[in-house]
This record gives sequence, C-alpha cells and structure tokens, in this order.
Amino acid sequence: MFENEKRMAAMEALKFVRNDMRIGIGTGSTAYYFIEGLSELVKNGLRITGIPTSKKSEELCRSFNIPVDYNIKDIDIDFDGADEFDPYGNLIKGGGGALVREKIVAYNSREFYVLVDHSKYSERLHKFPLPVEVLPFMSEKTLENIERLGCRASFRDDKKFISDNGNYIIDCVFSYTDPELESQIKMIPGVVEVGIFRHLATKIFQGTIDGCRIIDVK
Ligand SMILES: O=C[C@H](O)[C@H](O)[C@H](O)COP(=O)(O)O
Repeated sequence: MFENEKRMAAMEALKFVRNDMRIGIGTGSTAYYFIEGLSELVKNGLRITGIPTSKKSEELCRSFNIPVDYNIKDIDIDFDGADEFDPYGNLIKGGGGALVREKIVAYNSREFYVLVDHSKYSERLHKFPLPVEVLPFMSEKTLENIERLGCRASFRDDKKFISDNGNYIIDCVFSYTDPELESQIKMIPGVVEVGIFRHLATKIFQGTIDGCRIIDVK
C-alpha cells in the first residue's frame, strides 16, 4: 500500500547520503526502497558503511553489495520507517519485529531520519498496536504485567513470531499510546524493549500523493 509514497520518501532521504558516511539502515517495506536506491548509488561509486537494523536488512545489503559493519562507534544518520508518528515526532515502531536493533541504532545516531507514507500520521498515537519485545522466560506473567497498564495484549502469531534476538513480541492495544508509557513498560522485568521511540527522530520524510514533505522535528 502507498508504494509510490514510500518510494518518494526514500528517494528524498537518499539525497542526504554523502561519501564516507556511516549510516543506519532500517527495516520494513519503506526501508526496502531506501536500500534499493542506496545500492544504485553504491554501484555508481558512493562509499558508505551500513549498520543494518535486522537480519533481513543485513541480507538485503549483502545481496546488493552494500558494505556492512557493526563495529562502528559514530553513526551519522539512521534511515528507517515507522508504523505511526505524531506531531511531536514520537513514533511507534516494531511492526516488523525489529524494534530492539532499530532503537539501538537510532539512539546511537547523530541524526535519525524517518521515512513514511501519509497514512502513518496521527494527532495522538492510537492506530497501531504497540509492539513490545519480551524474553520467553515467564512471558505469560510479563504479558499480564503489561496489561495492568491498561491495554489488551497478545503474543504475535501465538508465540510463533521469534525476533532476531530470540524473543517474543507482544502487541498491545491501548486506546491511546501515551509516549510516557515507554518508561513504565520498560520497568517491567522481562521486557527487553518498547516500540515507542521518543526524542529520537530529527527529520520525517512523509511521502504524499504529489511528492515528499520533510518535517524537522523540534
Ligand atoms: O520492525 C519494523 C519496523 O519498525 C518498520 O520500520 C516499521 O514496521 C515500518 O515498516 P513499513 O515501512 O513496512 O511500514
């Protein structure tokens, strides 16, 4: 859905990539267009090092001959998609189950550029169930503890979905996903990471029917 908007967001963001940059490489269908476009630039001589945010994106990079290295201290810009964003640049991520690595890379990047189609915008985060990665150990209790915060929660694919880190994803339906929930959920033992990304995005590239809108996050 909205493939053209996703492609436009990715193409616009690619204009910010320069020689010798170390860049975070996101996960998902929008990040795919970014990786595809990046591979063309690399083929034409661009020198970059990529830090992929999932095994899937790493495989894609390798198949496109994009150099990959995880032993990088300073990441210049991270480019990734999102499931939902609000006017303050708060994000929900993890629809593809890659939230842990995505958050580590975003946190350690000087800039974090988010690539989305128009449908991802909400005045208040409420459309997309909040993904939370949890350890398998006593995960039923972890789910109960998360539900106490006021949501309906379920294991993704009845625990058949296993993250790149060997964990489960719990999808949580809140009537409103208050960004403040990030720290409350993270306090629950067994929770590895929460798909709320606050104070991380620096620019949002939103594909629209006739181009791409760039939003600078204050
Ligand atoms: O775990 C996956 C990621 O957070 C994705 O970046 C997110 O789900 C957006 O994916 P898409 O671009 O396919 O909508």
